[in-house]
Amino acid sequence: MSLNKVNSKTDILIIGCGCIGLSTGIVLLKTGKYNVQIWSRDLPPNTTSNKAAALWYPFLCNPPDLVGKWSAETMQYFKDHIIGDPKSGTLIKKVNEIFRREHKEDPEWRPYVQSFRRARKDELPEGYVDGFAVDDGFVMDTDMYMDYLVQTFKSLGGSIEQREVEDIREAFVHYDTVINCTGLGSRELFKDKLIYPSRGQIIVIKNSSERSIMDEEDHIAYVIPRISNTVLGGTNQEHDYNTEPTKQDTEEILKRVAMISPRFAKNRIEIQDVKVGLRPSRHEIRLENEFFEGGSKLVVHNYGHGGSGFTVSWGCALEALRVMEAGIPNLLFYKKQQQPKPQSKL
Ligand SMILES: Cc1cc2nc3c(=O)[nH]c(=O)nc-3n(C[C@H](O)[C@H](O)[C@H](O)COP(=O)(O)OP(=O)(O)OC[C@H]3O[C@@H](n4cnc5c(N)ncnc54)[C@H](O)[C@@H]3O)c2cc1C
Ligand SMILES: CC(C)CC(=O)C(=O)O
Repeated sequence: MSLNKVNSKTDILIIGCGCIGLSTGIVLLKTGKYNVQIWSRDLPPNTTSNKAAALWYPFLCNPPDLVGKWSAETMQYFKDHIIGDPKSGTLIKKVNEIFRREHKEDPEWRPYVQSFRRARKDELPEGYVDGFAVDDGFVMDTDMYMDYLVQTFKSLGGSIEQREVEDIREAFVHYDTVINCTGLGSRELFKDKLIYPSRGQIIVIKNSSERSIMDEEDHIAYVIPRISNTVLGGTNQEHDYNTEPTKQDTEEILKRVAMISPRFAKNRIEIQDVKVGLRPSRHEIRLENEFFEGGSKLVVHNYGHGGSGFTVSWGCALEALRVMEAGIPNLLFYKKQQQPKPQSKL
C-alpha cells in the first residue's frame, strides 16, 4: 500500500499561499521526495503576508522557547540561502528595540540568538533608557520577497492553483497528506476559534533610515527601512476585522514614530501607501499532525504565527517537514488497516 505517488514522489497539497505556505512548499520540494501543489483563495500580493513590514524580530507570537528556536533557524536559513540573492528583496539591517524604562530581563528568545546584545547609549533616542540590539537582523521589501518565494517555489517544480477550500474533504479526494497553512482561515476551515485577527496598519514612505527601530513597551511604534522605501507602524487591535486603513490610525502612527525617530516629524513625510493586515493570532503556533477518516488522511497544521510569520517561517517549514514525515508511517498503517480483507479460498 503506498500513498498517491507520481514519478515515485509522494503528492502533497499545501492550502495557503502566504509566507508560511510558500516556505513550507520550498522546504518540501528541496528534499526531492515530494510533488507539491498549493491551493489558495488569495495569491500574493493579496495575502496578509504582503501587508507585513517586514523584518526579523519575534513579536506577538508564542510559545516563547519554540519561537526562539524557529526564529534562530530562520535567521540561519536566510544567511545560508536568501540574503545573498538580490532578487529576494532582503537586506541585513541592525534592529533596536528601545524602552523608556529599564528592562532587567533579556527577551525569552535571547538564548537562541548569539548576536543579541544590549543597546548602547548612543543608540537610544531622547527619553529612552534601555534597549535590545541584533546587528545581523534582516528586513525585506515584502512584495518583492513574496514574489521571490513564488518564483522559487515554481522553479523547484511546485504548482499553484487559486482555489478556496470550503471543506477539507475536498482535498482528501485527491490527496492523502495536506499541509494547512491557511493562517486566519483555519478559524473557518478547521473551526479553530482560538485563532483570531490582530489588526495591523502600516504607512509606506519614501524616506529611509539606517536601522530598524521599535518601541513596543506601551504602544507600538516602529521604523523599518527597506530597499525601496521605509515602513512606519503600527497598530495591534485584537479581534478587529477592519481591513481598511483609518486616518486616525495614520495620525497616531505618525505621532508615535516622531517620538522614536524625530527625523520623521510629520511635515517631512511623503506617504506613498497605507496598508492593513490581520495577523493570524493564537495563544501559540499550531504545528502538529491531525489524522482524519479513520487515520487514512493526514493534515499537518502550520498556522497561528501572529506578528512573526516571516521571523519563524523557515524554522516552522523545517519542523512541518519533520512532523509530516513522522506521521506518514501511521498513515500507511491505517490505510493498510482499511484494505478489504482478501476472501478466503475455502
Ligand atoms: C502590519 C503587519 C506587520 C507585520 N510585520 C511583520 C514583521 O515585520 N515580521 C514578521 O515576522 N511578521 C510580521 N507580520 C506578521 C506576518 O505578516 C504573519 O505572521 C504572516 O503573514 C502569516 O503568514 P501565513 O502564511 O500564515 O498567513 P497569510 O499570509 O494570511 O496566508 C494564508 C493563506 O491561506 C489562504 N487561505 C486561507 N483560508 C483558505 C481556504 N479556506 N482555502 C484556500 N486558501 C485559504 C489565504 O488566501 C492565504 O493565501 C506583520 C503583520 C502585519 C499585519
Ligand atoms: C516591527 C515588527 C515587530 C512589526 C511586526 O512584526 C508586526 O507589526 O506584526
